Amino acid sequence: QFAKIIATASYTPDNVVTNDDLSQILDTNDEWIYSRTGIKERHISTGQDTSDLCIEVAKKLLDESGYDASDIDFIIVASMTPDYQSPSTACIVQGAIEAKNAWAIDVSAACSGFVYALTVAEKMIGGSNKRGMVIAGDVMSKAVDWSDRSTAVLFGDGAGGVILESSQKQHILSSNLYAQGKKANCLQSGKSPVTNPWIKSDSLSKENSFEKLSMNGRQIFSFVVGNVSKTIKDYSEQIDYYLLHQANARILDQVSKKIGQPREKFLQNIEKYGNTSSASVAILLDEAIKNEILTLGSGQQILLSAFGGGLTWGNILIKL
Ligand SMILES: O=C(O)C1CCN(c2ccc(-c3cc(CO)ccc3Cl)cn2)CC1
Repeated sequence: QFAKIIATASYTPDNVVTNDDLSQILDTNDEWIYSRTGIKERHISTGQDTSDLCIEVAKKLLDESGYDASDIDFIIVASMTPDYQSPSTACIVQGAIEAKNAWAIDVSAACSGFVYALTVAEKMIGGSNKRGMVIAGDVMSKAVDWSDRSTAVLFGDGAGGVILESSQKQHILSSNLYAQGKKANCLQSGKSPVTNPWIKSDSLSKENSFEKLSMNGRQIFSFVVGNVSKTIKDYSEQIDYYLLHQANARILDQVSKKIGQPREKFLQNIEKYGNTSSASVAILLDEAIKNEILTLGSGQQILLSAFGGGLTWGNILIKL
């Protein structure tokens, strides 16, 4: 049983924050941010949580596909900023759109979330699972430390997703997922403290604080250029477009050079959204479809490649 993408959608909060806006609240400036990351602006929630962004995407997917919520057999949400540890954000979405026949689960793979979730979803298609929603969403603005200029300027809020449907023809030609847990401390966010009556807590304030995002950018950067390039090089002769996680424009420069592929094959929208973590590849895919660079059913071959906290990374080769 194969699977194919039959609809794509994305959603970002209306509130746009430019680099100049950030220079009003942080010791930073447009020149530094743009030259080092390629980011010009990002969308920042004014109160919407991750489930709200994902619900907007889910509603768009139903509109675009013409399916009713009751036609959806499962919902997988990828996020590193879920509304709760429980219930899953996928369950909140399931309830909101009344997808009464869908089971629901969250996937936690940081910026690799959409690629991980799409791979899991493809394996679930078959039998009674004919149609699934795969939505990646992150409200990174609630995770970042807004006093840390080295990370606060990098991230944005957003969500994107697809409907995956069982198909007689093969469209997802290969997918590979990877992890390197030894480098778990390169990107951390949201540690929940262990507290109970049997633990004598010395500093109460530390105990209950929700750990804000911390990132060892240099380590991740070199990890990505090395490992990601190595794992996508083998596909190169058959790819029309590369859709890489939008973490940093310099990454696209370096990976394209390392694998000897034209830079213009590497789609980019980081200038508008910043790093939306799990959502970035999903938003990039939807925008490429909506502006007709990519067309469902065209036979175009694309490589989705995402990398980030975990450390995790993953690649999916898709024939549209
Ligand atoms: O040039 C500078 O000083 C700084 C150097 C550090 N930078 C970084 C470093 C790492 C990332 C990053 C993050 C993730 C997580 O989504 C995944 C993959 C990457 Cl490569 C993004 N930016 C910004 C410019």
